[in-house]
Amino acid sequence: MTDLAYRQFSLALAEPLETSRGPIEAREGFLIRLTDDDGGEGVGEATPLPGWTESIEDCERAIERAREAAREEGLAGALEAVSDAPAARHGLALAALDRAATGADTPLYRHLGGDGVERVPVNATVGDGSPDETTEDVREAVDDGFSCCKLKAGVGSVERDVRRVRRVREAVGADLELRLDANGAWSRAEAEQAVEALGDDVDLLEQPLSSDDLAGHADLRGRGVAVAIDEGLYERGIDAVVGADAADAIVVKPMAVGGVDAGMKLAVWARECGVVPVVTTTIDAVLARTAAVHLAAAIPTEGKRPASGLATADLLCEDLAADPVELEGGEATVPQEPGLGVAGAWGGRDA
Ligand SMILES: O=C(O)CCC(=O)c1ccccc1C(=O)O
Ligand SMILES: [Mg+2]
Repeated sequence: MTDLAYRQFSLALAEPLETSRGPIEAREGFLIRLTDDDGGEGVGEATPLPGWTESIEDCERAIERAREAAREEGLAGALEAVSDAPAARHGLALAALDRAATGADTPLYRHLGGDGVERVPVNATVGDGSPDETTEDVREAVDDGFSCCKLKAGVGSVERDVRRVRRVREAVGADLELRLDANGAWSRAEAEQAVEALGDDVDLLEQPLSSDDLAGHADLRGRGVAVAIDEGLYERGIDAVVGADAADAIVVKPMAVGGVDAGMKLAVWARECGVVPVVTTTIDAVLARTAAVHLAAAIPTEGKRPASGLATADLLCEDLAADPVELEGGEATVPQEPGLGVAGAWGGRDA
């Protein structure tokens, strides 16, 4: 028999993260624990973010269904019961993977197929603030050792985003890798204006246009700025994105694709199609963040890994357990203990 237990949590952000789809102010989700008859145990996290995943209510209903199914049919039935709820599936699959990797005495990234990776490069995440605020945040990130920053964009006019980027370049120079994430806010004309003005200053543009307009994304490619698809991956699917030639890179959010196992499959498929997978969190608690670090470490690469959006711990002002991942010199350390490598989340805090 497989026993599934879960518990709700809510974590505030230190300050709201401003995006063109509105501010992200808090993250609510569920801790999930799977226990076997023989005492094997694994923990996972389901932290839905409407717009990328199901709602918190649908997530809880899916976890309830999984709990029933686990009792009757074991893990396979439980996974089936959450197949239409990506955050719930993420939490359940992570608990199962943590349990399996711990049982096999191997770290999660090795269990996923990785081999001997100790660090992965990461980007700093900077909200869409004024040019002054943006420059301040980037300067702080550079002082902390980051060599890649992703600026949220598209809250104001394109002119304002151009001013933000110019100010950042003046402050920190040409070496920093800079990405802009408009979360689909721009029209084709605005995106073209941005690419023309910023072609030399921005390395990667994430989801400039709505997911409906994959052809528009294809059109923006090859003008000196790489184009990444984020929301489009969940709203349209990998085959549509690849088929439209819409992306140099795809953003793989394990919480939005239904788990690190699903993320691994997508990443491998993207690479076979010549598209670079970039792993990011959805501003998650420590279990899902650490799982995303394991995924980034497990994805096969030739040459340099792209920076991943995993440096989001500091955006939260509280967490579920101590963070096993250290950020240093723009890299995240990959836990090498068996399983996920997060201790004390279930028995910690508000147990
Ligand atoms: O990629 C990063 O740097 C952090 C993750 C991030 O930006 C994000 C976090 C929550 C929801 C959406 C997004 C996004 O990439 O659009
Ligand atoms: Mg994005």
